[in-house]
Amino acid sequence: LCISEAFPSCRLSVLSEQFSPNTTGDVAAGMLIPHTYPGTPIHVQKQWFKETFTYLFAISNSAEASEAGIHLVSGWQVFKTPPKDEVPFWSDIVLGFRPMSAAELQKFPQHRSGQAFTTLKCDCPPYLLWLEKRLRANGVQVHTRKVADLWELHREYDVVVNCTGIGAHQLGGDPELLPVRGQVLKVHAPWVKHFIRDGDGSTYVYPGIDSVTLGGTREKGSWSLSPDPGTTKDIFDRCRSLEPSLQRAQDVRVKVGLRPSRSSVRLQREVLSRGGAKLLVVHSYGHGAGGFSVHRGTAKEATRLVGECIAALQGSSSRAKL
Ligand SMILES: Cc1cc2nc3c(=O)[nH]c(=O)nc-3n(C[C@H](O)[C@H](O)[C@H](O)COP(=O)(O)OP(=O)(O)OC[C@H]3O[C@@H](n4cnc5c(N)ncnc54)[C@H](O)[C@@H]3O)c2cc1C
Ligand SMILES: O=C([O-])CC(=O)C(=O)O
Repeated sequence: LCISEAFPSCRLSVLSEQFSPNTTGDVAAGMLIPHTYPGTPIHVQKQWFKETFTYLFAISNSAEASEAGIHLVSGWQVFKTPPKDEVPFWSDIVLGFRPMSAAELQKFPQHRSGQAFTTLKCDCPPYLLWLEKRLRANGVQVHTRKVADLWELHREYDVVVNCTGIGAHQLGGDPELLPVRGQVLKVHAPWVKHFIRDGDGSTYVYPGIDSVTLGGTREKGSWSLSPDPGTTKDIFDRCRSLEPSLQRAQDVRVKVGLRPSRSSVRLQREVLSRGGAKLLVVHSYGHGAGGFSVHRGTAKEATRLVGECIAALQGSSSRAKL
């Protein structure tokens, strides 16, 4: 979408093996709470988060908010052991960040400290559908297609943006990219209005517009997309210990997704060449556990790299297919 906005005269197509509701993004809670990428400078991560927050805050404050599934949500991140970084790098981007009061902490007898703040949440299937609708409105072609090798696209396109999530493991042969399996439950509990996240990242309760996401698990290296019934019970028990009223939750649906994990998001240009022919590629994958939190910021960087590719093509003698 960002590319179609920046380069309206380019012919753009989205090729994807799966669309909503069958992507990793559809499993996610879609909370804007950044995860740290150890291989990326903090000021860059902060910029990505800030751009994303600003973009979604404007949507949440418009008539589009309910169709786009974007809303503000307030709550708490609680700690059994106080974190090293009491004031995280994103504290001045979310709204009203402050230490929890003693009265608030009474709700969490097993926790010693906490942070209260208001952030944004993307309700994932509606948000992905809203983005797709805007893509189509910008004249972008959308096709269901599995790409076996990026090179197969070289006759049809000048520039390929590889944003295939965990699919990039096979497509780009990137050994640094690993799945981190996550199982969550989506339940009906409309009385839950505040988010709760255990600061160690193990357990969370994230209320959305139509359902509450309960999590979670982080299983490094697991490729299994099958729900595990023992894990479902464990997640439910852990979430109930944070929010006892979940005992009455109904309509439990189990979802599993593979976080595309890497030490840093791969945002990089690459030129593939075979027998004198060339294909310009922009990689944008490896968003791990925090893809929603930084998606607009990393999309803007990918768009800048596409702009460099277009400039290179315009400077070369090859006949562009733009
Ligand atoms: C349980 C769980 C909870 C999460 N919660 C949050 C959260 O609260 N906040 C947050 O910020 N992030 C969260 N995330 C992380 C977030 O979901 C990911 O970072 C994000 O979905 C990555 O987006 P993506 O578009 O790169 O990959 P995906 O969502 O996996 O999309 C990749 C697309 O590429 C397509 N594709 C792949 N290979 C090919 C191929 N060879 N040919 C054609 N198409 C292909 C796929 O079909 C898919 O459509 C969570 C993830 C999980 C699993
Ligand atoms: O950790 C969280 O708060 C939710 C999340 O992003 C994940 O499970 O990947």
